[in-house]
Amino acid sequence: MAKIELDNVSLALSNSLFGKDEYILRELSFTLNQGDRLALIGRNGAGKSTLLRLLSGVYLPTTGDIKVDGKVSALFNLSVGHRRESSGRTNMIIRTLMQGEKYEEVKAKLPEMEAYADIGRYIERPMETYSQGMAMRVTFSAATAFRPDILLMDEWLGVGDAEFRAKSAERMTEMSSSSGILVLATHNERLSMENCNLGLWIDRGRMKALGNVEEVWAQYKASMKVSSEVPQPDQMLDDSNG
Ligand SMILES: Nc1ncnc2c1ncn2[C@@H]1O[C@H](COP(=O)(O)OP(=O)(O)OP(=O)(O)O)[C@@H](O)[C@H]1O
Repeated sequence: MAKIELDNVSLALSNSLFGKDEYILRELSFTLNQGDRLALIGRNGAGKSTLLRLLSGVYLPTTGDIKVDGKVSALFNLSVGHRRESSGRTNMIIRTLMQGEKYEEVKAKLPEMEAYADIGRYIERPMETYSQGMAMRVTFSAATAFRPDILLMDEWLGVGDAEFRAKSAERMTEMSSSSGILVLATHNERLSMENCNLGLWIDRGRMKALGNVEEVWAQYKASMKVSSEVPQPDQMLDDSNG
């Protein structure tokens, strides 16, 4: 059974501009159980992607405890780890092994992954000879070939040309509904309502609200309305002039 538990987790990263550590996430505590589908909501720079990276194991918490039970698939930064000089096929094998799949299972799945990418004999050529779309087909096929217990996504993925986009959209929907836990960082309200039941609003690295996805969106949007109603400097000048 998939489970994610965060107990008072904070994360500091070094800020190269000022040469010191800065807290990006602060005092996060929540639990996600099998069946939970969480949308991460918040302004640019709030900490959504950083939280996804923490959940995927890229970062360790500076303080607090994090427990992630289940096989995790992170569908972001898909091109990281490419070996450009190696073939598409070799890259498919490397990616799936890095995701923690067993070699025998990867080998058995390879024909299906290649058929899905559908780039013909290019699959045997080095990835540095691929167009961007071809590279995405290969990476997407490998990244979504196995079903994880926990699926982490930074915005919904739409990749490739019109034909592949339709095919990949279908797979994304199937993947998100079959995974035990989904965590999706998104600015798209409709998409998060369609795919998630819970919402977590993050504001400057802190939890602002956690609960029903519709309610959390409503709270977040109301806060934006309030901040846009604060008088702007030129308005204040006009008022004081009279
Ligand atoms: N590797 C890093 N080192 C230092 N600071 C970082 C690093 N990655 C992100 N940050 C900072 O952390 C903060 C949160 O960034 P993050 O990418 O998590 O925000 P976000 O909520 O995903 O934003 P967006 O909606 O724009 O994608 C930002 O201020 C960013 O500059």
